[in-house]
Amino acid sequence: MTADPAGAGLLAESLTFSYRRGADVVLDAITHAFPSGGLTVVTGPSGIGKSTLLYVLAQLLRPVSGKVLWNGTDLTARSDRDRSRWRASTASFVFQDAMLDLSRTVLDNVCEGAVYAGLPRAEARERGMDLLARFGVDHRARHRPGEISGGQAQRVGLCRALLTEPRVVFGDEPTGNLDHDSRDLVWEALMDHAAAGAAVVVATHDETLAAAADHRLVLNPATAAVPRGKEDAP
Ligand SMILES: Nc1ncnc2c1ncn2[C@@H]1O[C@H](COP(=O)(O)OP(=O)(O)OP(=O)(O)O)[C@@H](O)[C@H]1O
Repeated sequence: MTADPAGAGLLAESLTFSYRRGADVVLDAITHAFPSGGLTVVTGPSGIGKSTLLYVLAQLLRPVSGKVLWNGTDLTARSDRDRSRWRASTASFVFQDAMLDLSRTVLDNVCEGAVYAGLPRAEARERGMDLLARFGVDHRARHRPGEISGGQAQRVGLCRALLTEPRVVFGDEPTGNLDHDSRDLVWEALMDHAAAGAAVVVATHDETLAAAADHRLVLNPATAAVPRGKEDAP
C-alpha cells in the first residue's frame, strides 16, 4: 500500500444522523478525524451509535447533515453510485460475525468480492492463499464455512477484508466472539494494517484493546461525542 499524503484520512464534520425523520438523533454533530496510518477505536455504551457512526463513515448511510471527507474530498456530496464506488475501491468491513457465504469455499469467500470488483481471479486466489496462510487457516481453504470454527471464520473474514489492501478498514466488534489467541491475532492484523498506512476504525467494548489503539473517540450520552486519547482534539 502506498502512503496517503500527510493529514490524510477520514474526517467527520458535524455529522448528525437519525434513522427516520422525527426519530431520536443517534449522532449529534460529531466532528472527529480518523487519520490514515492509525487505528481509532470508537467506544461508548451499548446503543450509543458506534455501529451507526461506522456505517455513516462508510457511506452506507447518509447523514441528515454534516459531511464525511476522505483526504479532503466530501464523500457525502457525491451520488449513491459514486459513494458505492468509493467504498468498493477504498474500504472494507470486518464484523463480529464473519458473515461468510455458507455455499462457497473459504477461499472463494475471501476472493469473490475482490474478483467482482475487478481483481483478476488468479491474482485474487494467490493473495487469498497467502493471507489464509498468514492467519493459519490455509489448510481450510477448500472447506465450507460450516466446517470451520468461529475463530477460524473470523480470520477468514479478516482475510477477505484485507485482500485488496484497502486504505480504510471498519471493524464492528471484530473481536467480539473470539478466544484470546484469535482476538489478539485479529487485533494485531488491524494494527499492522493501520501501521502500513490505512485508516482503521474499530467499534469495540474491549477496554484492553481500546487502550492499545492509536486514537480513541468516546461516544457518550451527555455530549454525543467526547474526544479522548492520544491526539484526539476535536
Ligand atoms: N436500522 C435501525 N433503525 C432504527 N434504529 C436503529 C437501527 N439500527 C440501530 N438503531 C438504533 O440506533 C441507536 C444506535 O445503535 P447502534 O447499533 O449504532 O449502537 P452501538 O453503540 O453500536 O450499540 P452496541 O454497542 O450495542 O452494538 C440505538 O438506539 C439503536 O436502537
